[in-house]
Amino acid sequence: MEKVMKPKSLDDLIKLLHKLFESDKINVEEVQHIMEAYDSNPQEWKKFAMFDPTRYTRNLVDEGNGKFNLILLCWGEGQGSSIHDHTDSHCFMKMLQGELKETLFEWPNNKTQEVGDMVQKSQSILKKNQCAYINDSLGLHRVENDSHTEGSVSLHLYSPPFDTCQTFDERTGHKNTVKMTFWSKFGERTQSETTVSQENN
Ligand SMILES: N[C@@H](CS(=O)O)C(=O)O
Ligand SMILES: [Fe+2]
Repeated sequence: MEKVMKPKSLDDLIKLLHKLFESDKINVEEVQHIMEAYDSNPQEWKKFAMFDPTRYTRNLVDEGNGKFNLILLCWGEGQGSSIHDHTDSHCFMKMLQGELKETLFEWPNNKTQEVGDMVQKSQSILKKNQCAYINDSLGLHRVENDSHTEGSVSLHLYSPPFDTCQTFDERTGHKNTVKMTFWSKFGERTQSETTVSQENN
């Protein structure tokens, strides 16, 4: 593989990502390395970072020429996701602030799903500037900010973009389809929709 380019800023990272995604075939490791090589600078991303006291927020940063969505997620203390899939897309997850705990699960199998808990595969702590990767063939995950003192911020790249995913009940494996919404787009708070039910996952 060629030498990894080091993005000088968040804008530079976005430019490089646009270039990489011009091609039809993306190289997962290359994208992961470029995202990892960006040194998080809060001055560059703070305008997208909006926290909500009740759940983690999804803030759209860039639409990647229709090839990907770049989304900044803000996780308050103790906030986390459900167990979910990624709708057949690539998911890159770059840490900008704090830490997140990622727990991987196997897909529930129809025969065992009535019987009990979903099977945990592994758990890891993602630290500032690391970039994790997942897709449906690697399994499902749950992401949590376990800290009692610090909010976490992560930058997610999804390709192709998607706006629904499936969530899973840890005890039964039963799934639900949920719509994912944006708390803000390009630094502006989105209009609250008529129903504020089922946001995020
Ligand atoms: N996939 C989740 C975030 S995470 O838990 O990976 C989302 O886009 O809301
Ligand atoms: Fe996820």
